[in-house]
Amino acid sequence: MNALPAPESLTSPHVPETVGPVDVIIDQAGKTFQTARGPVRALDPISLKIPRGAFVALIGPSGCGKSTLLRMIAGLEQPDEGGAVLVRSKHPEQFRKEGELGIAFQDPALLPWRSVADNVAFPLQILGRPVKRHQATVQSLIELVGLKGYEQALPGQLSGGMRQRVAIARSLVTDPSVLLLDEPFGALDQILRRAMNVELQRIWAARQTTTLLVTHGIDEAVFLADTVVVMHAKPGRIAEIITVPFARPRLPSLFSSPDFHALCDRLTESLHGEDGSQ
Ligand SMILES: Nc1ncnc2c1ncn2[C@@H]1O[C@H](COP(=O)(O)OP(=O)(O)OP(=O)(O)O)[C@@H](O)[C@H]1O
Repeated sequence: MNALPAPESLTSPHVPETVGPVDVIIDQAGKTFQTARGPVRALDPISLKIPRGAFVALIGPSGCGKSTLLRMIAGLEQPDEGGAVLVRSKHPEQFRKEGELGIAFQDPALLPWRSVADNVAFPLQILGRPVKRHQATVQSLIELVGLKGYEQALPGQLSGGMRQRVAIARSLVTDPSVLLLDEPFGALDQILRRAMNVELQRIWAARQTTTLLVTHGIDEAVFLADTVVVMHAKPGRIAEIITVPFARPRLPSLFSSPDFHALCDRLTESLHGEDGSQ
């Protein structure tokens, strides 16, 4: 693995200056997939810095490259030549393999034959860490996501929302410093989704984990994030970065406030683009 410069020392004309520690640096990272039907340009080269402890939401139309970007930060895809991604000074793949990265995607992908507790503990096993020594952590995460009493249940005995919560507990079990969430609540109904938004804010506030959330929910993005990155498609690119001004902790009543709706309207406009073509 190549030696890489520390994020703070990586100076690129493309990456905006920020104050304080930085967890993720994306420097001119683009992605073109080579397919049997020819190249597919998923992402134009994009640059972004994510400060430590930030909550950033990525929104954009289907196919604008949100998941591709998240997968590059996870080290599951490599940027094209000329682009770079660094997570806490490290190559993303190295960072993930050290258990520093928590990942929860839309499909909870639980192992059906393992109990809730064993699914939550699974990343520890992958990393070769002694599960017994982390039993208290597993239990406290199960409680954190509201599944106390379901420790020995199998995934098939849980609702969709409960399975999502198991996936979130699992993403936190290694005590990651960076959390990547790709539409983790996409399959949930509105009521459960909002309850999970409040829950996620609580978890984030308690742990101060730098979090990137991909979502199609404008209200979800505004409720949870400090910064919303709006993306456009064809090719995938950053259209605008919007700061969310609401104080924390944000209460569920925020969802019905006029200021909240005004910001959601503003984001909807940004998503659709000036010419309404998105
Ligand atoms: N492994 C791959 N091989 C070829 N093309 C891919 C691959 N992964 C993604 N793409 C293409 O890259 C583009 C961006 O896909 P991506 O999944 O990142 O979008 P997205 O914004 O997350 O979409 P959605 O909101 O629908 O999940 C799409 O055109 C997709 O077809």
